[in-house]
Order: sequence, then C-alpha cells, then structure tokens
Amino acid sequence: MSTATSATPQPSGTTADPEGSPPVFSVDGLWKVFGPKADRVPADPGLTALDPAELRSRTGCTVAVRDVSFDVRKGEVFVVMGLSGSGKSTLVRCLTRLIEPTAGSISIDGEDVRAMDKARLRELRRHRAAMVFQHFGLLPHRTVLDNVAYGLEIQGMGRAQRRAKAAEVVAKVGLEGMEQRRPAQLSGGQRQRVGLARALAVDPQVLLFDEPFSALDPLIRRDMQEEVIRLHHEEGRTMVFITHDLSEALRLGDRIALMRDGRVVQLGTPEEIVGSPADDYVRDFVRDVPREQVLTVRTAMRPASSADEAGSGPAVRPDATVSEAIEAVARAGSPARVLDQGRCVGIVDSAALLSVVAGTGTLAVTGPSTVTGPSTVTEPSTVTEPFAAPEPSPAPEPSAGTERPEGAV
Ligand SMILES: Nc1ncnc2c1ncn2[C@@H]1O[C@H](COP(=O)(O)OP(=O)(O)OP(=O)(O)O)[C@@H](O)[C@H]1O
Repeated sequence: MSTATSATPQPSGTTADPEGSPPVFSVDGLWKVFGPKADRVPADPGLTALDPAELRSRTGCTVAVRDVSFDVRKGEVFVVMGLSGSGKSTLVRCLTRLIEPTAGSISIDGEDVRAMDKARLRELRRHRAAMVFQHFGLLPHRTVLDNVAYGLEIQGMGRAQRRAKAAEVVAKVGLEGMEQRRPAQLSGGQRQRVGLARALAVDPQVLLFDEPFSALDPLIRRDMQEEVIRLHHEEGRTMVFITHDLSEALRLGDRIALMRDGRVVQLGTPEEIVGSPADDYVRDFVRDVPREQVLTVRTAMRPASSADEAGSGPAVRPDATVSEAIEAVARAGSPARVLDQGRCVGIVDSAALLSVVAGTGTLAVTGPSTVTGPSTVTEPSTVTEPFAAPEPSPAPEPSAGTERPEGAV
C-alpha cells in the first residue's frame, strides 16, 4: 500500500512484506495482437516496427499488449494504469486467459498459465485469481446474501456453510443488515461492495479489479478506495488493480505499471513515478500531482552536519511525506531529523523541502524503477547516505509522519 498517500492508519494485521516477496504472477515478453494471423506479428520485427495505423492497414491487426514483462509480488497492490486504449484490460485479462495471449509466458506460483487445460483454468479463475468487474453482474432476483454466496455455490459448498461464509464477508465489506435486499434496492456503491464481497467469498489468492469504481461518484469512489485499502491492510491479499485515474493509482498502488500503446513505459512505486519519471510522457502524466503528498522525506534529506544536529530537534519517519515534514519543520521552526528505528539517517530543512514542492533540485528517490520498452531511461537514482550517529538516538516522540494526511492525492 502506498504509505505516502494512504489516509488510513498503518496496517496492524498485515504480515505481507511485498518487497522481496516471491512473485505470484510472473509475466515475460507478453504480447496480445488482435486480428487475422495475429501470431506472426510479435515474431516479425518488420511488422512490430510499424506504427499502429500502418500495421492495421497492412495486416488488419491491432497490438493491444506489446512485449510486457513484470512480476506481481505476494501481498502487494499492483496497479495497471494508463489512458483509454493503452491495453490495461487486455493485459489483466491475459493473466487468467480470459483473453488468450498471442506470445510470451505467464505463470502463477510457478505454474505455466498458458499450459493449463480448461478445468485448471476454471479452477484458476474461481479460486486463485478472482476478478471484480466494473459492471459487477449481480443476479437481480437474488438477495445480497445469495449473490455473495453464488461463487461458493458454484464451488459445490453446502447451503448452510456458504450462507454462513457469505454473511461473514457481507459484514466485512460493511453491508451488515442488508443481506436480504436485492440489487435494485442498493446504491451503486453498495452494489459494488456486493461485487467485492462475492469475489472475496471464494477467498482467492489474488483479486483482480477492472476499473471497479469508475462508474461511482467521487465520494463513494473514495469510500470504496478506503475499503480496498482497509481490506488489504487487514488481509494482506495480493491485488491487481486497473485504473485510468492517476490519483486512484497513487492512492492504492504499492507499485504502478504505467502503460502507453500496449507497453509498460514505467514500473515503480508512486514515489518513483512521481519523483523520477522515466520519460517526457510520464513526466507530463504526473505534472499536476501534488509532489509533497507523494514524495517522502528520503527525497529531501541530507546528512546531518554534526552529532548535535543528529541528536536534537523534531523527528519524522523515513516514510513521512514531504508535506508532513513541512508541518513538523514549520511547527518547530528548525530542521527535522529523519529517524529510522531511533537512528538519525538524515536531516530535512525548509529549503530542501521547498525545493521538492517546487520541483527543483536533485531527487533522491530510493530504488530504481523499471522501464520497459524504448523509453528514455532517467539517470540512476541516488540515495542519500545516512549520518552515522555515534550512539543510537532514543526512539522518537510521536511526531509529524505518524499520522496520515487527510486530503492526500
Ligand atoms: N477484441 C478486440 N479486437 C480488436 N481490438 C481490440 C479488441 N479489444 C481491444 N482492442 C484494442 O486493443 C487496444 C487496448 O484495448 P484495452 O481495452 O485493453 O485498453 P484499456 O487501456 O483497457 O482501455 P479502457 O480504459 O478504455 O478500457 C485498443 O486499441 C483496443 O481498441
């Protein structure tokens, strides 16, 4: 979950550590070409070099996904973002072969998805990677409870057991008391919760969301985003989330794959995408993002100039946003120490914080993001060296950075 933009408290029950976790899905060199004799396209450099209109007029084919590779790590929220037509839905549908890929490999927990027979695929879609659609396809004559129990019914679970399980999930998504209503008696947001509950009821390893909230009005949409964040924190479930909405991607994503014309032009954390855009396209895409709400103090800190400076003053966590640090520095009227488990790893002062807001100065976003395709790769990111304090400092008092900001992007 994006620590920089989440407006909910830190996870308490989450055990997943997405960074360094093994991949759930592994995608390598994936292509999806629509049209006649599609499979000749990926293999022919003369055709793949053509622009989309020319390829269409010569072959009748459209490349929806173009040589895409990535891993989805266990326990992460992996967001696929891009403008309409960039290939998001096609890519995510390829993961469970709702759309048949043209070339490349896909595996789930090391198992080759492209080699699965029909029964195995059914099992994959029902138990391992359940999809939550924008049009949630609720059964109109069934109650909320029976809609949620539907997937369990298909699995062959007995009536009493599936209704008990469904009731539990209905409560989890905040629909307690509405079990006996029918979809027509619910608001759009409530219906979406039923769709979410139905997917959750089968307890899938991965939840795939295809723009689930785009039809909802902004406030309800925000509610549903919070719901997803909460569920993720409570359960640590792996999620793949499609959206064309940048603020939704920044709010929800641990990592974001930004697509353009079927390619992934940048894959990275929200902070990497906003702080180190891979090319002009991405830079333009994130231009209006309030950087101080996404970038963390790591991007602005410098080594402490003395043991004195490292030993006193207000404290912020390394994952505090620049916005939170500005508040701490403004309150104290002095630079703030960045404390990592009681150790001072750097100092942020007002000049450095302002330069992040202004978009001037060198950014020190940790960890390189991945760039796929022929985009211009940015310079490697730099990491600010920590100040080696002679003695570990005491644990910080609660400070800016311990609370999440309201109104983050
Ligand atoms: N069945 C199809 N036949 C031919 N072309 C298709 C088909 N499905 C999708 N495409 C094309 O593939 C490209 C990617 O489409 P896709 O639906 O994956 O994009 P998207 O990013 O999910 O868009 P949106 O946000 O509008 O849903 C588009 O150019 C689209 O027109």
